[in-house]
Parts: sequence; structure tokens; C-alpha cells
Amino acid sequence: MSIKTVGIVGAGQMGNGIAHVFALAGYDVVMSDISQEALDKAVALIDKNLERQVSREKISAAEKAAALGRITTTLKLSDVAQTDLVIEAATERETVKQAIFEDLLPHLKPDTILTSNTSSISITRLASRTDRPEKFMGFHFMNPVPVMQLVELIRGIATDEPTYKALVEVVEKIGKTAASAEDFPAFIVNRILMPMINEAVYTLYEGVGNVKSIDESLKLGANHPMGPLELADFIGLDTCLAIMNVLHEGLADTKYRPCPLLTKYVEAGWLGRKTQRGFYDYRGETPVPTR
Ligand SMILES: CC(=O)CC(=O)SCCNC(=O)CCNC(=O)[C@H](O)C(C)(C)COP(=O)(O)OP(=O)(O)OC[C@H]1O[C@@H](n2cnc3c(N)ncnc32)[C@H](O)[C@@H]1OP(=O)(O)O
Ligand SMILES: NC(=O)C1=CN([C@@H]2O[C@H](COP(=O)(O)OP(=O)(O)OC[C@H]3O[C@@H](n4cnc5c(N)ncnc54)[C@H](OP(=O)(O)O)[C@@H]3O)[C@@H](O)[C@H]2O)C=CC1
Repeated sequence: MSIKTVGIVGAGQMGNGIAHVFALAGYDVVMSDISQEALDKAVALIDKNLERQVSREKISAAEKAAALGRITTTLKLSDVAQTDLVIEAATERETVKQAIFEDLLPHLKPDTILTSNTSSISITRLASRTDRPEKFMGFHFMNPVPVMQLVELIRGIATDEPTYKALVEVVEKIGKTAASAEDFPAFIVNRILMPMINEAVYTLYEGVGNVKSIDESLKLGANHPMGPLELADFIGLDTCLAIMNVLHEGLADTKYRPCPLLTKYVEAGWLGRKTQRGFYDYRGETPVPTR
């Protein structure tokens, strides 16, 4: 089927980035959230990130204006259901995602493809709660979406070939590269990346290094663009912990045990950049390590 309209559920850091790239590629985008504040913030951020691309001469001012003109926002989930492709990008919690798909079902067009941007949760299980498991897929973008080249495509056990091919085509149209992953906890990228981040938190917890020395070691010693703790703050510590819990429960191996210090930061509400505090404190002019 030909996809022209895209509905995005959740206007957080991933939702806004996904809206950005789809609008720039010519799709009409409807973005929804439960909070008007999140929607307003998302549109302001898309504007800012598009402007950055204009100033670096990656896109023209006219392309920016056209992209912004293709994005509408709504608090009504049913507005999203009338699109050709739904991308769920709400909080990484299975009950939240299940409730969203349940609420969407009565309003969907018969041929709408449903996808989730989940970082870790079983696509087969999410799909099984809908009326169209054959038209359901994992559609996993990387953060920051306008910059990162990869999109993981994850087929559930029932996903059919036309749905998979439709998404491969969409990935090409938005100028990104697809990698297929099987539907096992955290797929490929987070199966490898998140245990590394969790190990960095253990390294901090056990006093082997402090925030600065751990991040500097991986940046200068392994050429990572961000240190693992800086990256955890960037991703969101709640999301990191949720992914580790899915790995731990789904693979039943103690090597995936979330570090208690990661749990403590999340319990404190220190979720990283999005709450201004995590392994670094972002409230001043430059980030200051919290340990
Ligand atoms: C958790 C999951 O489920 C999966 C995941 O996403 S895991 C996380 C994956 N992401 C990563 O690992 C990111 C690691 N970090 C990086 O690659 C880099 O630090 C970075 C690209 C984020 C920033 O790079 P940098 O060199 O420090 O910054 P900077 O030079 O300012 O920006 C580089 C480019 O990114 C753009 N950019 C940076 N942040 C951006 C943002 N939030 N939104 C849009 N564009 C952004 C800049 O405009 C710039 O674009 P051009 O090259 O076209 O001019
Ligand atoms: N952060 C990352 O680096 C990456 C994250 N992901 C995945 O993308 C998804 C979103 O993550 P991210 O953007 O970082 O998270 P954020 O916390 O930035 O955003 C989540 C958004 O979803 C909203 N939300 C919560 N419940 C609902 C609901 N029932 N209906 C609509 N919106 C809702 C939240 O609103 P409120 O704030 O009011 O609760 C918030 O605005 C997760 O599944 C995550 O695992 C995938 C790749 C990378």
C-alpha cells in the first residue's frame, strides 16, 4: 500500500524527531500526546532543529516551512487512527503501549499499519493484543532521529511480507538505512548497547571510576562520541532501566541485572537531560557530574 499520512503517538524526544524526519520527507504527520505542553514543546523543538539544518545549508528555508506546515498536533488519539501508518513512541512501559493500541483499535482504517518504536518490548506480544498482528511491526529509530542513520525493523511472529516491504520502502524514502532484527528482548542495538551502559553504572557504583573518568575513558580510549553515562542521560535513565528490566526478565540471565544505582537515580526522578539531572546536573551553564 502507498503510505502518505503518518500518525505519531507520544511527543517526547523520539516522537518529535520522528515527526521531523517524516515531515521533511513529504509525509503529512499527525502527532498526538496526552499533554498539550509536550506537544507545544515538540513543535518548538522541531522548529529549532529544522532551523539548525537551514543554518548549516542542509535544507532551504522553504523546505523548513513546508515541513512545519505538514505537522498537525492533537490530544485526541482517534485523529491519529485515520492515518496510513501509526508509529507509537510513548513511554517505554508495556501497559502504556497496550492501552494506546487498545484505544486506537475502534478508530483505525482497515489497512493502517501499526508500529511501535519500543526499545525492547516484545513486538509479538504487543501485536497479539491488536486486531491486525499481520500488519504490526517494530519500527525502532535511534536518538537523535534527524541525525542517526539506522532504523531497526522487527517482525513479530505474524507480520506479513507486504507490511515488512512497505516499511523498507518508507525507510528508503526518509533517507535512512534499515537493519532487520529478530523479535527477542531489546533486539540488536540495545541488546549490545544497554549492558554496556549498565556496566558503566556498575563501574561508578563500585567506585572504579567517577562520572568524569568513566566518560572520558570511553570517549578518549574507545572513540565513542559520548561517554556511556552522558549517553544514558541523553537516552533517559527511566528508558535505560526499563530496557534492562526487559532484558533481565526476558532472558532470565543475571548478567542483565540492572545496577541498583541506576534504579536509585530513577527513583529520585533524576532521569537525565529531560529532567535536568541525571549522572550530570544540567541546570547550570555546563553539565556538572553528580558523582
Ligand atoms: C535507546 C534506544 O532505544 C536506541 C538509541 O537511540 S541508543 C542512542 C543512539 N545514539 C547515540 O549513540 C548518539 C551518540 N552521540 C552522537 O552520535 C553525537 O554526540 C551527536 C550526533 C548526538 C552530536 O554530535 P556532536 O558532534 O557532539 O554535535 P554537533 O556537531 O553539534 O552535531 C552533529 C550533527 O548532529 C546534529 N544534531 C545534534 N543534535 C541534534 C538533535 N538533538 N536533533 C537534531 N539534530 C541534531 C547537528 O545539527 C549536526 O548536524 P550536521 O552534521 O548536519 O551539521
Ligand atoms: N530515548 C531514546 O534514546 C530512545 C527511545 N526509544 C523509545 O521511544 C519511546 C519514547 O521514548 P522517549 O521519546 O525517549 O520518551 P519521553 O519520555 O521523552 O516521551 C514519551 C512521551 O510519551 C508521552 N505519553 C505517555 N503516555 C502516553 C499515552 N498514553 N499516550 C500518548 N502519549 C503518552 C509522555 O507524556 P508525559 O511526559 O506527559 O508522560 C511523553 O511526552 C520509548 O518506547 C523508548 O523506549 C527508542 C529509541 C531511542
